[in-house]
Amino acid sequence: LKRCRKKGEVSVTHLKRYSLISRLEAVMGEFSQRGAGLVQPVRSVVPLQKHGGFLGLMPAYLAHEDILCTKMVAFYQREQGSSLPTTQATVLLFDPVSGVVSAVMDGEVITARRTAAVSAISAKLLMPRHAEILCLLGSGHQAVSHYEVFTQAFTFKEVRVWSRSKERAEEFARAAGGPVTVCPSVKEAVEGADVIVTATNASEPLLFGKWVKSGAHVAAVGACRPDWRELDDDLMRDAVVYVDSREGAAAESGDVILSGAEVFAELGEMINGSMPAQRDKTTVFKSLGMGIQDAVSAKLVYDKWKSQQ
Ligand SMILES: NC(=O)c1ccc[n+]([C@@H]2O[C@H](COP(=O)([O-])OP(=O)(O)OC[C@H]3O[C@@H](n4cnc5c(N)ncnc54)[C@H](O)[C@@H]3O)[C@@H](O)[C@H]2O)c1
Ligand SMILES: O=C(O)[C@@H]1CCCCN1
Repeated sequence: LKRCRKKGEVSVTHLKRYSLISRLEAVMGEFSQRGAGLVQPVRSVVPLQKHGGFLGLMPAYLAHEDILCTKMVAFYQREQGSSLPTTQATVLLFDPVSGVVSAVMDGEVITARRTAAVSAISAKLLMPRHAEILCLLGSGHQAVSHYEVFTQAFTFKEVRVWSRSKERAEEFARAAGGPVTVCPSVKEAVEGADVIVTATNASEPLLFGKWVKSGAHVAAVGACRPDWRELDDDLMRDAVVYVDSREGAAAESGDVILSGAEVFAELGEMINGSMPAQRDKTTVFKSLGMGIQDAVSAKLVYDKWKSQQ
């Protein structure tokens, strides 16, 4: 077993953003073609009722690159102020010939980076052409990775953050690599924003369609259970809705299921040209996370690490 060294040490240095974004773009496009070369069942989720948590199992096999991987991820609703992490992931990479585990990797950085990179692909295709204002709702791991990836991939005139904890939002702004405006309310944070990332553990809507500028793009990464929401019905029904996986959204997205919104297309269908990017409309990319994203990310890390041994 090749054990990943200090948490995050290997992944951060090895997930160079451009190779990661291009690999993810390719695999999402391939996924939406539903060819035989890619096997990814919908995530299995084991509810841990009495602990307010879930264990997700995310296997994937990419035949062309011969990548066999599974991520195990424990995720929880935590009380405000809890010091426990809400998401803890471990990634296993296998030798597909022998079935032997090639590497056991900490999944924290892989999860943070690949999620933000996929959101950046949706923004590249769907945000207004002259987007100026980025708004982050949430100040946790996903908000940080989205800030890092989005400010590296795009140029915004203004970046705003809102968190239910003002202190955490201020801490986020202090630690960010550039100027970030801390907003006291979601309404003020999203007003006039061109790109809105919702990265919270909310289970009830916190982003309302009436506040969202026409033509804006919303990358919604939270609310990954069928009864969790971040977005209200108006936004889900008025926007053009894209998802990472139709099956995943139908099984897990409370924003899609409870609003009854129509899913217009998968991100991968836009990437491979089978569905249009309706950039001039208000758009939502509902992201739930996919094992194939972890697989290509883990393989990038492993190959880079191996080349340095
Ligand atoms: N789409 C994906 O691929 C993907 C990947 C990883 C995590 N996630 C999801 O993204 C969300 C954020 O993950 P994270 O790792 O950043 O978590 P985190 O715990 O690091 O941050 C969560 C943020 O949400 C805020 N929050 C918590 N409860 C809230 C509420 N009721 N209302 C408003 N804000 C609230 C917290 O204050 C914090 O700022 C989680 O729901 C997680 O399951 C999605
Ligand atoms: O795809 C992921 O990594 C996350 C795990 C937590 C629940 C939402 N999806």
